[in-house]
Amino acid sequence: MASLHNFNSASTHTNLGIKNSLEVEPNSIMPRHRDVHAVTIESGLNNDGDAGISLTWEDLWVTVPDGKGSSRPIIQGLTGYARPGQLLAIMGPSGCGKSTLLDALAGRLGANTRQAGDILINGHKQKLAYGTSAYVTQDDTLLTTLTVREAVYYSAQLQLPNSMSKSEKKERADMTIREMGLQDSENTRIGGWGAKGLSGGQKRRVSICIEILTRPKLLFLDEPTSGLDSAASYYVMSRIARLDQRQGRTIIASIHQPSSEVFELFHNLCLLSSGRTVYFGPTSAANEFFTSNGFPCPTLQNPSDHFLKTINKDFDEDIEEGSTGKKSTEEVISILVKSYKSSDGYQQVQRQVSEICKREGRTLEKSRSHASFLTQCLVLTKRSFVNMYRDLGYYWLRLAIYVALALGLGTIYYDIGFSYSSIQARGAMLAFVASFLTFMTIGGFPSFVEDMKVFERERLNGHYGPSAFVIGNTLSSLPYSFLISLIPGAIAYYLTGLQKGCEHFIYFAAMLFTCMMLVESLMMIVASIVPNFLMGIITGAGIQGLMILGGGFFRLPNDLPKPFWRYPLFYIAFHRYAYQGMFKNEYEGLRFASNQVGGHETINGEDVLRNMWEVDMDYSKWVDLAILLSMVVLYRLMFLVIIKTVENVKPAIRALMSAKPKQAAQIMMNPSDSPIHT
Ligand SMILES: Nc1ncnc2c1ncn2[C@@H]1O[C@H](COP(=O)(O)OP(=O)(O)OP(=O)(O)O)[C@@H](O)[C@H]1O
Repeated sequence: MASLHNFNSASTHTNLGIKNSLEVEPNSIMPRHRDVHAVTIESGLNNDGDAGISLTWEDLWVTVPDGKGSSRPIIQGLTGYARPGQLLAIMGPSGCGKSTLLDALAGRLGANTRQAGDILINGHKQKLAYGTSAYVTQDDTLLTTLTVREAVYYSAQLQLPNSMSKSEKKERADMTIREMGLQDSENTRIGGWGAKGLSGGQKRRVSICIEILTRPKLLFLDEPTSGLDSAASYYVMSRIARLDQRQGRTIIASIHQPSSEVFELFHNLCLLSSGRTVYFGPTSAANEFFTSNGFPCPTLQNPSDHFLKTINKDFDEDIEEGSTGKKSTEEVISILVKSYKSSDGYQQVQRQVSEICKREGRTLEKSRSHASFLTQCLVLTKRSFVNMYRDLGYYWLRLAIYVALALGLGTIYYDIGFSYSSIQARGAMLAFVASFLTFMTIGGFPSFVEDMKVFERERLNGHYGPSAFVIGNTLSSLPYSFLISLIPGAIAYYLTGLQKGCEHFIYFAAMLFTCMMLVESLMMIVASIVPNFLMGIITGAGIQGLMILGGGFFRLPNDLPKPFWRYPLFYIAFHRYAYQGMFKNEYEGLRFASNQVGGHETINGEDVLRNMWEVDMDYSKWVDLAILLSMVVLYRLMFLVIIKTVENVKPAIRALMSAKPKQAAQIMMNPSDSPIHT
């Protein structure tokens, strides 16, 4: 019955444009799918030239270090293909290597992994990361402050070409939102930490929406239906399946628990266990494969459930095999893996792979995104501005704390006057502003890290480049930094009674503003190097701590130890220029009472600067400000360079490391020796 059911589903695929004539040979462990290749070309979806992307992988291995000096294989010699107009399902128990296979195919393996074997796009070796394909990963990295509609709209404007009008882009976004069944929640904020918004399944659908907006030629989906109920899973998958049928897209999706309806949407199935292929071929023939090996799907059971139950050894239970008794799951897997390797189906897959490679076609274009750079900068600025406005932790909380600190400073140094003791007090007050108030800019780092995660996802999927991100982030942050330096700055400045005159206050606020921008730029660099926000905050705080110490206030410039502190730190630390600029702004032109008892002498502000604070008086305070502004530009350029270097160096390192692991051949001879099995 079960096999009949599946042969019927083969005919469903025929209706979709893929004739899949299958016949079971008496002695074959697998049904033979005759001339699938020829027929799919007939279907018109697979002109490897213009129509789409064929992806093949041959003898693909992925290993990771096992911490004992050798490596552990996660993917073991997989061979397979994905063709235009077809939906390939990767299935298997949790931890069997589905995500790793998708990552390998999409060129996104982690830094500690090694890859061996060929992955070809239309017969060409080609790097896939950065804009050549779309990948919906398992975790939904979204801007939590945006509504569904906003998230999809902004994404449409970023990705869709300028040749499309604004209304066409909106229409595409609306249509995609409806396709994913999100129309009722389109005005709900996505939500995240601290603010509940969408459910997990709805977030999943937003992630899919964003990636299918441009109808990419090659789409990877890692568990697109996780968090969805069975009806929603079916609708989501059928909409995705429609993409591949209509437009000859190549779609590869890992999936956990497809209902029988969802399962039938897939054309091919890659069933994995511990990184090995248990079955690769038409979904419609999988049941027959299990039956012919003595593991028939019980009547009324969903075939995909049966497959997964049969090969899941995490909760090892003996499995009933036909009439011959019980076998351990490990034995069952071994039988299936061997049976697949010696089957006609495996030969067919190999033939298909070499056919596709021989035919060759176009390579994948580097970037699918055609919105102009200017449009991207404008959209990113707007999106980032809205995000900063709605995220309390980005600037608003900081503004409140700054106001409190400014009131603190204003009351502690209230009406500072021009006495001898005010010389020291002024210096301390200004140093506090230039070091601690700017240091606190670090408070926005967690929010920036969230932005970075979204940027990384969008960058990998080719929505826009790092330059547009830096420009968008810089422009959107300007008004907030301006506000934060102006309001608390004014409170502290006027309560303390620092030097009168508009120019002096403007310089003070401009210095505070520039230092904040500088710390933000520094933290951008930290974020591009350090993997998580806790480590980032510690690193950023450490760097700033050193700069404050070496800035020439806590230890005067001439007293700084020469190695490291004076050369080079004193010249690199932005605090030096901040202290000196602020001091010049305040002391120049003022006179202070002398400490001589009964004397009427006064001390000149310039003398205080020269002799007390050891300030370099050879250049004006505006030069200090200009140096800091150039540092802001330099730091942001450094961030760009780091991002671009990492993008270029990573694939080179990966290629270097992609030598076939030594133990691969040995494990291939005897899979049970694989550490995965121990
Ligand atoms: N970079 C890595 N370093 C070390 N181990 C890794 C790495 N990537 C994957 N693994 C291991 O490889 C195995 C397969 O992981 P993978 O995420 O591919 O499984 P999966 O089939 O997608 O699982 P799930 O369905 O639960 O998401 C796991 O045991 C995982 O711990």
